[in-house]
Amino acid sequence: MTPDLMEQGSERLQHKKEVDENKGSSGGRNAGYSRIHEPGALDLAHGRILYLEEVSVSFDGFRAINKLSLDIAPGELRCIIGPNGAGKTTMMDIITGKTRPDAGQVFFGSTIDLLRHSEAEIAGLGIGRKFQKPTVFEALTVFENLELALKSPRGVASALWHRLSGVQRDRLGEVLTLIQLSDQWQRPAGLLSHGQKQWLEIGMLLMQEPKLLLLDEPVAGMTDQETERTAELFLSLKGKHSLIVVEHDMSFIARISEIVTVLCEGAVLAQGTLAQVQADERVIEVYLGR
Ligand SMILES: Nc1ncnc2c1ncn2[C@@H]1O[C@H](COP(=O)(O)OP(=O)(O)OP(=O)(O)O)[C@@H](O)[C@H]1O
Repeated sequence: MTPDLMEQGSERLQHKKEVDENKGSSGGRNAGYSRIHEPGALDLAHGRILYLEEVSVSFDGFRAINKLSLDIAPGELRCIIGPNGAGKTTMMDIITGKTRPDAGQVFFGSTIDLLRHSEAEIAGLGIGRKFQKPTVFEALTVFENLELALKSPRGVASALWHRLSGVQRDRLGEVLTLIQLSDQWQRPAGLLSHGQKQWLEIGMLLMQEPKLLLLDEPVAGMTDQETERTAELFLSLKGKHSLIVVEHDMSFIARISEIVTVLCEGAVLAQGTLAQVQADERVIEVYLGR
């Protein structure tokens, strides 16, 4: 876990301690209300940034997600693999509010019930999603793309470097460095390579300082060198952000993974290190042995 998330966690623990102390002196009801007064706060005290419990969804009678349970720790980089149709995209659709499950629970931290929020609200809560195809504004420069992604609403006329606040300028510079596009900031995005466009889109998500990032097949179509750079990027994001990466590229998974979850028929088939899941007969049968 990174200092950022650890700090949040320790703040929450301190808060919990205060609440518990209150409980002792003035009764549990006040303590309970103090949580209700913080509807948007991300409570990491239980060591989970995201959890899905027994989630199911059917499309026309076909169960795409079947009692799926999953826990993601703060700062974790989780890889999700599985055969086509396993439900990986549908799982991400559920987390981001695009698809509503028929049953189950989806919580962000311990207290934010994502099923009570719209897709836009979930993005605003700090869950960013990157779809497989890059969707950057090709006619705009790298800089303008990142600037557009800033949280605060800004008029088109004020889209100049010097008008950005110091904090925003620092963040933009930091993100440009992270995505290795510092020397490309004036280039129209349309002239970037496929890999660079993917990094720019990840950079646009990072401008919004997401707590959790969902990345769908981020290295599909990349060269080996771009794939390696993407691995370095994800490893550098880990800890500061939590990441869920869906990928079929096993060498990429080998490079970045700690825990790998194998989805099959809408549920977790196996979970562990890559070596552990690769040795699992069931995983070999449905996925790796293809
Ligand atoms: N809106 C929908 N309506 C009907 N069926 C759907 C819908 N969305 C997904 N499905 C079905 O649900 C199953 C899971 O699909 P999903 O796209 O989540 O799998 P996936 O693991 O992401 O596959 P891939 O690796 O090919 O992207 C598939 O059989 C798919 O056809």
